[in-house]
Amino acid sequence: MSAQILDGKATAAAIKSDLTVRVAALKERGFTPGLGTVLVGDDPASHKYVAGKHRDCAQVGLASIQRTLPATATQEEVEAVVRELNEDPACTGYIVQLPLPKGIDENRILELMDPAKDADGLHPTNLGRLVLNEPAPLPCTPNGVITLLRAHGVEINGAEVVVVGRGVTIGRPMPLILTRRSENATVTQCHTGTRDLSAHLRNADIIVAAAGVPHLIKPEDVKPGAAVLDVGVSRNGEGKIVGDVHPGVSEVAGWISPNPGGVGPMTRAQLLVNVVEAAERAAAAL
Ligand SMILES: Nc1nc(=O)c2c([nH]1)NC[C@@H]1CN(c3ccc(C(=O)N[C@@H](CCC(=O)O)C(=O)O)cc3)C=[N+]21
Repeated sequence: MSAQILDGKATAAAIKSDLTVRVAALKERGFTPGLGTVLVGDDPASHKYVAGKHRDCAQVGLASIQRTLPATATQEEVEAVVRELNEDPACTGYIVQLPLPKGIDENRILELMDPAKDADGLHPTNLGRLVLNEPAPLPCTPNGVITLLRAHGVEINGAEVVVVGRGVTIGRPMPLILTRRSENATVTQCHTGTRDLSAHLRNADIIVAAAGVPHLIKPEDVKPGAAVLDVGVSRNGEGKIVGDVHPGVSEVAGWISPNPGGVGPMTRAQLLVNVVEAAERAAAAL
């Protein structure tokens, strides 16, 4: 028996078609939301991701604002672009594509963003609001994981979830979302310092693999029927994506997110959701 697919592509398409209607309604009221991106340097993967985000914008009717800086840009130059987008009324929300080149202080850049325009949900104020159970834009990848599970009817309430990884974009915020009363999961967070990862994995109803270690999650470590989300993006010699989940896992798991085609498209869809929601809040305040 092969695992059922957590189809991120299809789920993201459904979210985008809902957003298209909401964006049209905003435009009718004279309000065109816009997503900004700040891209520094020439990492090919980052360029590809950012291009994808602008394609998504065009699809749902959002305006897009692109700011590209060379790898040699200084801290001051990046900060100037952030200040400009904070002030720009056409920019409803924006992201600073991570990672930034060495020598740029990433946290200082994030802190400088207007939290009301934080489309990634990674501003310290918004992460703080998440801790405090206050409404805030949610980090896109963890929120995409939740939406993907819900769209396929995977039970989160009461589930034992193992999150592997402790990065800022997924590993750290994911347990905060999973343990809200609305999700009500029990979470174990594992990382490179975990003594016996297999022991934790074998107990999990849901595994969120976000370590960035190719094929870290092996079939023998997965409980039969578990839902396994592959968030890892490593590249092999040919530039092809290699996930954190070993292909053999699909023979054991009940649900698996393909990679590509799983969590990646959901991340992009949630980014659009954050922008449209920010625009709806701004329009309601008019
Ligand atoms: N400020 C910031 N926000 C981010 O959200 C952010 C970031 N920085 N830095 C890099 C990571 C990575 N990330 C991806 C998003 C979508 C896909 C995606 O759609 N992937 C496609 C395949 C794309 C391909 O083939 O390369 C898929 O999984 O089907 C992948 C990766 C967002 N990130």
